[in-house]
Amino acid sequence: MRLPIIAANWKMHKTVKDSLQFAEEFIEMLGEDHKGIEIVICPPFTALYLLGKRLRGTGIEAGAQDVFWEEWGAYTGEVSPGMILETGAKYVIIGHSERRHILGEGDTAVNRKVKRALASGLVPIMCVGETLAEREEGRAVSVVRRQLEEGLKGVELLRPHLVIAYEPVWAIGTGVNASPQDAQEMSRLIRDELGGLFGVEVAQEMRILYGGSVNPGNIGGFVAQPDIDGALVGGASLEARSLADIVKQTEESVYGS
Ligand SMILES: O=C(CO)COP(=O)(O)O
Repeated sequence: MRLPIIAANWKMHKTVKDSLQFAEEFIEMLGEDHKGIEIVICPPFTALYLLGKRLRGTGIEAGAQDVFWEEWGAYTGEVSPGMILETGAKYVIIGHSERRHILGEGDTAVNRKVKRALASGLVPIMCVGETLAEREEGRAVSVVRRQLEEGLKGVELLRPHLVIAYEPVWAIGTGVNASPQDAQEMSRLIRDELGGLFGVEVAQEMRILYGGSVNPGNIGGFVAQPDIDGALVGGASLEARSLADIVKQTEESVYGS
């Protein structure tokens, strides 16, 4: 069975102080009993080191929101895989739609980042997803397929050390989530595609997350789907209570209450 993941993407929210305060509240609310769910918190880079340090030993992982594809050099503003690993972070989000659409990151950059992250021992959470226009033009499937094929070109994977997040752009931060059925349909297609790239056995073990207006009220419907193994949560991960409730609802939906 695939271990579900609830990953918090804080985007450009929370100072170091806010992040540490969140950690105190969240750890207390969660208690010891969350062994059946992997929890990952991805704060801004400035908070990654101290938050990662605070989370050590709690079973909660830290992750970065982006990474560069070189280890050292004249790349002003960029952060390398080794620098991220040094903070104790295990995961890195790559190719989030905000980076693709606001910062112009393309499939080639995503591919370089995924390869370098994997080679360094970070676990990429690679994001894919169509815009509203692409969906309305009936191109959702072909767009997601292209993002997977281009983003994973030349990637060799013998073990399932890669997570895919399906985040339809129209569902991000809008309060309009995809239906669990539609998200399942796309996740199934993603798993089939991964099977073609890495073999069915590896694809069966890979985690596929849904992202886009996830909250404590709708998470249960997503993780009940056979090919959805958790969520990448934006807005609803900013309050400790709300993230703890999402974890609890995931446990109940996956393991029964
Ligand atoms: O982009 C997202 C997570 O990466 C989703 O954001 P929201 O949960 O705020 O819609």
